[in-house]
Amino acid sequence: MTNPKSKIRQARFASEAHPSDTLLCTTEEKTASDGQNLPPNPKSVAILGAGAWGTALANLAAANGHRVGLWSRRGSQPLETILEDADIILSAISMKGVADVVEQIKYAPISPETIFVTATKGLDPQTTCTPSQVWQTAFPDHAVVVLSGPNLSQEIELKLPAATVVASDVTAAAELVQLVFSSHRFRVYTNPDRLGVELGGTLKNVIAIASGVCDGLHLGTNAKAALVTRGLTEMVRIGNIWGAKTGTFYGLSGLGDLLATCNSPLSRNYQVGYQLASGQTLTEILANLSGTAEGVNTCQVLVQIAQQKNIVIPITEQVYRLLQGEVTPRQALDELMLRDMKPEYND
Ligand SMILES: NC(=O)C1=CN([C@@H]2O[C@H](COP(=O)(O)OP(=O)(O)OC[C@H]3O[C@@H](n4cnc5c(N)ncnc54)[C@H](OP(=O)(O)O)[C@@H]3O)[C@@H](O)[C@H]2O)C=CC1
Ligand SMILES: O=C(CO)COP(=O)(O)O
Repeated sequence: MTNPKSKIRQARFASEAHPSDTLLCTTEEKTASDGQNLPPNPKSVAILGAGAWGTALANLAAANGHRVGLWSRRGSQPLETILEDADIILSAISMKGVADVVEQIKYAPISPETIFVTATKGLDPQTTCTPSQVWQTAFPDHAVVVLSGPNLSQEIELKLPAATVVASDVTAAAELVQLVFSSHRFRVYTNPDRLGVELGGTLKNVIAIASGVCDGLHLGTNAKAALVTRGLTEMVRIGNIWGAKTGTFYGLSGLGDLLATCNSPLSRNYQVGYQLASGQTLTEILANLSGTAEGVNTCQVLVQIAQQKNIVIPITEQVYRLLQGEVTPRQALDELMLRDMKPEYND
């Protein structure tokens, strides 16, 4: 039975065009299959980056009845058109493009009320800044929210249930973003530790590469459990130096995302590790990878930071050496297993 009150107008992305060419495109009267009523105050959401994650997030907001514009540098919609009157500007640009895009919109007329949301999981190789730091530096007077969690986009596109975190020191901004994306199939939590949430999603990518190696070498469940647990210890260690809260790493954006990406062949980072273990070179793997594996660059940045700050991150270091072709997967494993004996916790 169709309840007229439960109808929403949903933006539908036409399959024949580039996804970003469908800004506020064909709308259709549709039963609220997601259980959401048309929001009393629909928001205008500009999503930058029409890759896997940007498209999935655009679909989530559109399914909740919000006005969604999806921008890609390859689409025909000018950036300024997408940004016009946006209540929320969400970036799902891969790390290598964030600085470029920020530069393009730095001087655009954007309302002081507009909230920036970043969903990128990477680190800037030049400055070692997180994406939210890059956005906040360019837009110091705006609220910046991080969206991060165990969110494999392909599962979300299949409408499987998932949860995520939106983090900001501006509580009202995080709550608004929570409202825009929440549905019965996408549960959104708020968190005040923006940096911790962002680093959880970013640092786990390196451990996901290591997990792919572990599975590719068929090392078993005990080894995988040890790797992921010690990986989390490394993430906490790096996060603490940065100023993130320890507890955040035990939440959805840390442990949660580790569990997802370290166990799923859908994860591009995991795929990189798995294929390295089966003897392919990094160049071959990246040439055939669909989408972005941020862990490759993040690993380089982390090794640089670890050297500067004298942080011990053995798993990350071995992943780095493996990516550089300095060790084989088996040698990396031996290096980790034969490290000096020590107590489990010494920091
Ligand atoms: N896919 C997933 O499951 C999830 C991904 N993420 C994170 O989201 C980010 C994007 O991932 P994903 O969507 O999968 O990656 P994709 O490779 O599918 O998409 C990356 C997007 O960034 C755009 N981009 C890259 N460089 C530039 C640039 N210089 N100027 C403008 N646009 C640029 C790409 O544009 P173009 O197509 O024109 O190259 C594309 O739209 C990553 O940081 C990832 O870690 C987070 C959670 C889940
Ligand atoms: O971050 C992700 C899921 O939360 C996506 O992981 P990959 O980038 O490894 O595919």
